[in-house]
Amino acid sequence: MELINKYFPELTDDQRSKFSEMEELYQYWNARVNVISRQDIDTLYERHILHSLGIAKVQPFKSGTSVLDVGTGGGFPGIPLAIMFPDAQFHLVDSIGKKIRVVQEIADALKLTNVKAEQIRAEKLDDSYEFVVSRAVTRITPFVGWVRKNISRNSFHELRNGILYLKGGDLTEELAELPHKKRVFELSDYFSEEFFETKKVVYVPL
Ligand SMILES: C[S@@+](CC[C@H](N)C(=O)[O-])C[C@H]1O[C@@H](n2cnc3c(N)ncnc32)[C@H](O)[C@@H]1O
Repeated sequence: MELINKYFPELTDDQRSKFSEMEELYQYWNARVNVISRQDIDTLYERHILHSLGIAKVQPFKSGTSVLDVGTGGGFPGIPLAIMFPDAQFHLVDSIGKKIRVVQEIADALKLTNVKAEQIRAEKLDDSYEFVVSRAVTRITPFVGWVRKNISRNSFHELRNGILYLKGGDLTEELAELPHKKRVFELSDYFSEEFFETKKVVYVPL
């Protein structure tokens, strides 16, 4: 939790208490349904919550923004972003029902009224969103193919509407095969912990 305070010192008491409640909730739910790797539960704040909030550093979401999180698993990056931006609306989807049930339990326990969790495959979604966020679902090129149809054009942010995908490691090959415009944000520009040395947000505008 100190890490969240370090990089986001201006949180409200309500946001702070929601972030601190996450640890117990994930310990409880992850013991029943494996939504994050068991060894990672000890590094929840760094590897899951702060990592998800890398997107908040790249593009803070304004009030009224609609955001789709595809392949949310146990709620990453969607849940931390929904706490960070209570006036934006988040649709968290995953193809696996039991993961979505955990996400819904966690969102309810945290009283996140801006979160809707749904079991559905990304390819079947037909709503529109300003931004699509994601982490660890598939290679970026097929991902863009799944969700381009779901990005609206009414841009009112600094970045044009598009995809914000959390990725790690060497992306040279993956980015070379991607036939769209893209920009890569290094999370080490925002967070100094070693974990973030290779972590990036790949932004693909509509
Ligand atoms: C490795 S997990 C990552 C979960 C989460 N984003 C995270 O970073 O902790 C990938 C998730 O994507 C989901 N997924 C894969 N393909 C999908 C699709 N086409 N539509 C919706 N969800 C999908 C899987 O069910 C799985 O929960």
